[in-house]
This record gives sequence, structure tokens and C-alpha cells, in this order.
Amino acid sequence: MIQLLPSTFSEFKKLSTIRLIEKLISEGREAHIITSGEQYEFIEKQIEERQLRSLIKVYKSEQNVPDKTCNGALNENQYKFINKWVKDFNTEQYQALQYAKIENIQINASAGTGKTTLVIRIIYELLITGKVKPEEMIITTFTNNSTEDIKNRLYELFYKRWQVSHNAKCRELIENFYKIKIVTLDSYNKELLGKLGGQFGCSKNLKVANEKIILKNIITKKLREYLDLNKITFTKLGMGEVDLIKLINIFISHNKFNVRDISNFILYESNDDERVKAVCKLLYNVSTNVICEIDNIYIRKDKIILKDVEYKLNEIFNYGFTTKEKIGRIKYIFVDECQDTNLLQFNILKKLKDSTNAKIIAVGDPNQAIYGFRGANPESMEMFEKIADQKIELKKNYRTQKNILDKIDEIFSTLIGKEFVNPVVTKDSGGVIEKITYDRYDSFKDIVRKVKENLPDIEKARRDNEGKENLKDRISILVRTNSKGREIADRLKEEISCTFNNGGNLYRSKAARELLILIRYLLMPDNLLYKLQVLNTSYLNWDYGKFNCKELEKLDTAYVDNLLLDFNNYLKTIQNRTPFGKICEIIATQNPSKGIESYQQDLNLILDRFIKNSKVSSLVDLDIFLTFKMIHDREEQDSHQKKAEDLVVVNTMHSAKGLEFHTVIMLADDNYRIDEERKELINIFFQKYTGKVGIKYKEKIRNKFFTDILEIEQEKIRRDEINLLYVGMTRSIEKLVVITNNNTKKYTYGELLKKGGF
Ligand SMILES: Nc1ncnc2c1ncn2[C@@H]1O[C@H](COP(=O)(O)OP(=O)(O)OP(=O)(O)O)[C@@H](O)[C@H]1O
Repeated sequence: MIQLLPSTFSEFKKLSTIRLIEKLISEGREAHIITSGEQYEFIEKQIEERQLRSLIKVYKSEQNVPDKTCNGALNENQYKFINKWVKDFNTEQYQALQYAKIENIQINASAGTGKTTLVIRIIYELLITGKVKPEEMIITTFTNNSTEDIKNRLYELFYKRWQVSHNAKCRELIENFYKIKIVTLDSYNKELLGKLGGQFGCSKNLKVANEKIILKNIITKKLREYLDLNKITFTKLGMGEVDLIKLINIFISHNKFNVRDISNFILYESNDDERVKAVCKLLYNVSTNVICEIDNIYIRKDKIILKDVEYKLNEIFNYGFTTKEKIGRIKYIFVDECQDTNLLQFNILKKLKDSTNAKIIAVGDPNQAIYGFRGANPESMEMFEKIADQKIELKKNYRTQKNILDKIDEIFSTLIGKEFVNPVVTKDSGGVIEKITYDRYDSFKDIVRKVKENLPDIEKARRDNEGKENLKDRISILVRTNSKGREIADRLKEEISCTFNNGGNLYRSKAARELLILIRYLLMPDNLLYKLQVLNTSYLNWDYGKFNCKELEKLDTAYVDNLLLDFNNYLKTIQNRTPFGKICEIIATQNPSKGIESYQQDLNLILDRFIKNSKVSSLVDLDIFLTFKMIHDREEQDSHQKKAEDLVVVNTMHSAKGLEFHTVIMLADDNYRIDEERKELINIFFQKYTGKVGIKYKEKIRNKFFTDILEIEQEKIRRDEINLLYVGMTRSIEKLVVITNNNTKKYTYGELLKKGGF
């Protein structure tokens, strides 16, 4: 709240000033007062006497303040005036804003304390004052969602400012908004490698490869070669081909793992079980072969694996193969959510800073670190702190009501076994935190009941907000996994309009794409393109390489037909089935999901939607349905408007990071470690410092290192999950409802919350 107080004084004004201060205290509000002359001295004295430094900030104006108070809407002149004197920020935010203009800073703060708001404001200030040009800054985040969020909020700031002031600079920035690089760290690194990687054979058109698709095929090929060459049987190894492929796949694609490090790993000890030793040797050899093959293919095709991007960039920087000219002019690097950075990423950012003399503004919250499992470094906050000239902590929470935050403190103090204190709250007008326990099989009824119960509040909040679509005025149903989110959104949509907000999209999933290809092939079996495409899908167990569908003319049709012979013969046996029956039959026999749970769930959901849509009966209908959905859903995803309209949104915990909602309904019985539940568990842990790799497969076969590392790794995963639960719970502004089962299962948030005494 901003108050302009006139410079001159009457007794009446004096009284009203005291009243104003009292009112602000009673509301627990924070205020900025601008005044001059004797009024300034008077207010300062009042504030001192009442010990209100933290609530009220007074600015002394050298100019005379206009003789009228203003609260809320400002006219243009008032706006200009205030903009000159005041940043509607608390002291720490204001300090950070000032430091950011001259130094490297690190901002460390808990949820809801205004980190993102501050970063956006710093960016805004640097641009609007002309200190930095749009193309001279890089703003990195970890997810596409955060990128979108920052873009929207920054744009809004410029737009609002332009509406009030019609400032020419503002207009110029709006027009050049696209030049501001707000990107995920991964995509920035890829672009950078394209620029710098000439000596390493990387071109500007470098594409990040979808390693999953290609890996499986190459692994199968190399595994069979190895087994043949060494005359090894599956019995000797104690596991079958599918599991072996899975094991090698996990080993190679593990995020902490880089292909070049393979020889540094220790896989077994001399007293390990013979089968374990045989599997480890196989793992080492096949992986090396696979990696060489992938490198060859990728170099030819100008592709690279995501993890390799960081590795190569580090090498380039380490060997000094880069110059300021090649990188381009960078004055500022912003790192949002810096707690989630891994060591390689940090090194790249630091080297980038050193080579360009750019300033780094890093913002994070150690309690919201959720990417430990994929290599984020727990010390990342400290690393950024070391390169910062100033460290700033934000101490006030502006989001959540006091009673909700107090409860969160209590739960997390118990869970992590040390005092956990959220920052000072600014809101204390009675928030609601409740837990609903159900003992039926399904929590859906409770979700619907709670949504309906809370909708009137949201509608009111929107009305109070003058009908403006505010993304905060919504109910968010928070779930742990994508598939659970989809399921809930799907069921809920039948009663209440809602949006599922996640990273992916059902109709862009592999399951959807492959199903469409299958349908088109069934419709037009003579079309060469569809023949090739279907050969590339998981419906055919084609064991090596994918066809390049763009090079149709180079292909020998007879050869392709020959490859499809078995599949076509099989299709003949089911030709009399109904279209839908045919598809179900093919899915049952060809098993395209190959045991990948998410693929199966996506497929089930699509089939379920087919069934519910009574208009879909022929294969052509199915084709149209899927094609339409692919286009339509894409529009829906891209449409900010659509997202804003719905009062109810379903979010995964990950996708809700950085957002806030009037009401949060959290589903706490979703399992967060599906792997543990599987009977035939395959698990690999890498211990970075010792180079040891813990391996477990089948029920009891494991190397000696596995048990040693297991506990440490589980604790890491648990910590990630606790942090993710914290992220979820701190999204709420007014209300937090937790729905959990009576018999809380292991590895659910219900279990964690119970341990936390909730
Ligand atoms: N000085 C301030 N005065 C009043 N409200 C503020 C202030 N700073 C931030 N806010 C508001 O507080 C809320 C939380 O801010 P923001 O989203 O920036 O927090 P955050 O620290 O990034 O949170 P998280 O880490 O949970 O994503 C927003 O609604 C924002 O508008």
C-alpha cells in the first residue's frame, strides 16, 4: 500500500495520520509513505515510538508532496512520482534491487516470500532504465512452466506500466520482448554449444536426440551380439532379455552418468555372486559398445544426448576454447530455482560469467530442492553464495495465511528432525487447513465435494477482483504423478470444467502418436510412408534402427514389405473384428508399452475416451478423433485464455512449483515410488565420490555395494519428496485441504504427513 502525505500540517491531518498508522497496524499491512517537510519527522517519530519499522516504510521526498492522500488507483503524475521515490517492496527486496544493479547477488528465501516477484522486478528495472538491453540478459529456469510464468509476469509489468504512463521506453521493450532470453537451462546450454562447439564437431543445427527411442534398439542389438560372441546364456546371468535391456538402459541413461565416465565406475567386488559378476561385466561391455554406436550415429546425424551437452560445454570452457566474441555480449545471468542446479550446470554458468564479465543473480530455496534424484547438487545454494558479492535473505511471507504456515512449520520440523521456521507472515485473517481421511477405495467423491464446497469462495474472489481473470483465484487439485492427474481431471471434467496442467500432453504422448500411426496403417496399408512409420513404432518388434521417413524414394519397397510380412499375416487373422476390437486385439498381442507403465496408462486413457465418445465407430472416425484431439489439445495447452478461465485446475506437484492458488486440495495417497512396489525390481545407484555402483535386480540378486548405498540414496529420495511435499503445501493462499486414506500406504505423502504429526 502506498500513501502520499502532504508536506504541510494541520491538527486534523496529524490526527488522520495517526489513525492511518493505527489502521495499518490492525490490518497487519505493510505500507510505504511518501512525504516531506515536517510531516516526515512526525511520522518517523510515530513509527519509532510504536516500533513499526518492519511494517511501515517512510520515504523523504525532496519535492513537495501533492496535498492529497492517495490510496490504490493513481493518476499518471502520481504514478510517475511514486515510481521515482518508491519501489513497493520490503527492505530486503529493495536492497536486493539496489545491489543487483552493481553486484553479483544470491537471494535465499522460502516459499511465498517474493523471490520471483523480485527477480522480475530486477529484470524490469535493468531494462526500463536502459542499463541492459533485452539481448544482453539470460534468464534461466528449470521447467517450461516457470519460463512461461516469468514471461507472463514480466510482460504484464511492462504492459501495466505502459498503460499508465505511455512511456516510450516501455513500448520499445514490449515490441522487443521476444529478444529477452527467458529459457530453460537445458535449452540455453544447447544453443550455447551450437555456438561454441565448432572444434568439437557440433554444428549450429545441433539437435538434442530422443535417446530413449534409439537406445532401446541399439541395446537390443549389442546385447545379442555380446551374448552370442561370449556364448553366455540367460540362465548363467540369472535374468531374461527384457530385464537385461532395462538394466542396461537405466545404467546408460542415468542422469548422473556420463558416457565417458564409464571406466571410472566400480561395479563389483571379488566376493560377489558369480551371476552378479557376469551381469556387471556384460553391463560394462555392452554399455561401452552401445555408447560408441550412439556417438557414431549422432555425429552423422548432428545430434547429441542432453547430458552430453553439459559435458561438452564444460570441456570447451575448461580448455579455454571460447572467447567473449563467440558467446556474444551478456551483462546479466539470472538463475531461478538455483537450488536445483547440478555441478556441471553450475560450472558452465560460472565460466560463462567469468568469460563475459556478466553479473549473476541467483535465486533459490534449499527447502524446495526437488531434483536430487537427477543429480542436482545439495550444496548448489552454497556454490552460488561463494560467487556472490551479496547474499540476501527474504524474511516475509506474502502468500499464505498464518495458521497454514504455522502448521507447515510444525509438520516439517518433525519430519526433518530440526526446527523448521517459515518467514514472518503478513497474512493473518484466518486461513483454513484441514485433513480429510477416507476409508473407501476411492477419494474422488471427497475431491468433488471439496471442489463444490469451495467454488463459491473462488467465484467471490474473482468478483472482488472485478471479474479479472486472476490465475491465483483458483482451486488447484495437487497430485504427485501425471497419470493420477490425468485420471482425476478426466473424471472431474464430466461434472466441473477444469484444466489439467502438467508438463506433457496426452495426445502428444508416444502412446497417442503410435496409435494414430497404427490406425492410419490399417486404413491405408499400401501407403509407403505409413508402412515405414508403423515399422518405427513399438507395435512391431523391429530390433534395430529406425527408418528415415523423409527418404522414402531411396527405399526398396519389396524390402519394406518383407519386414512387414509377419505383421500383415497376423492382421489377416483378425480382419473380421470391429475396428475398435481390432485395435484392442493388436494392443493385447503386440504389447506396445513393453512394460512401461506411463505408456500403458496413456493408452488406456485414450481408449477410454474412444469408448465414451459414441460418435467414434469406424477406423476413419478413430483417425479423425485422434488427429482432431492432437490439434485441439495443443491449442488448449497454448491458450493462456483457456487456462485462466477454468476455476479448477489439476496440477502435479512439479508443475505447481512457483505458482499460487486461493485453495489447494492435495491428494496425499498417490504413490511416489512406484518402482518399490514392483516385484521384479531393478535398481541402480551411483555413488559419485567413490565411483561405486550399487546394482540390484530380481528379488535378491545384488552386488555388495547396493546395500551400502541404498540407505543413503533412499534418504536422498525421501528428502526430495519431503521438499516436494513442502512445495505443494506452500502453494495455498487461503485454504489447504489434504485428502488421505485411512490406511496410509508406504511411500505416500499421507505417510509422511502422519509422521509429521498431521
Ligand atoms: N513486497 C511485497 N508486498 C506484497 N506482496 C508481495 C511482495 N513481494 C511479493 N509479494 C506477493 O507474494 C506472493 C508470493 O510471491 P512470489 O511468487 O514472488 O514468491 P516466491 O518466493 O517466488 O514463492 P515460491 O518460492 O513459493 O515460488 C505473490 O502473490 C506476490 O505478488
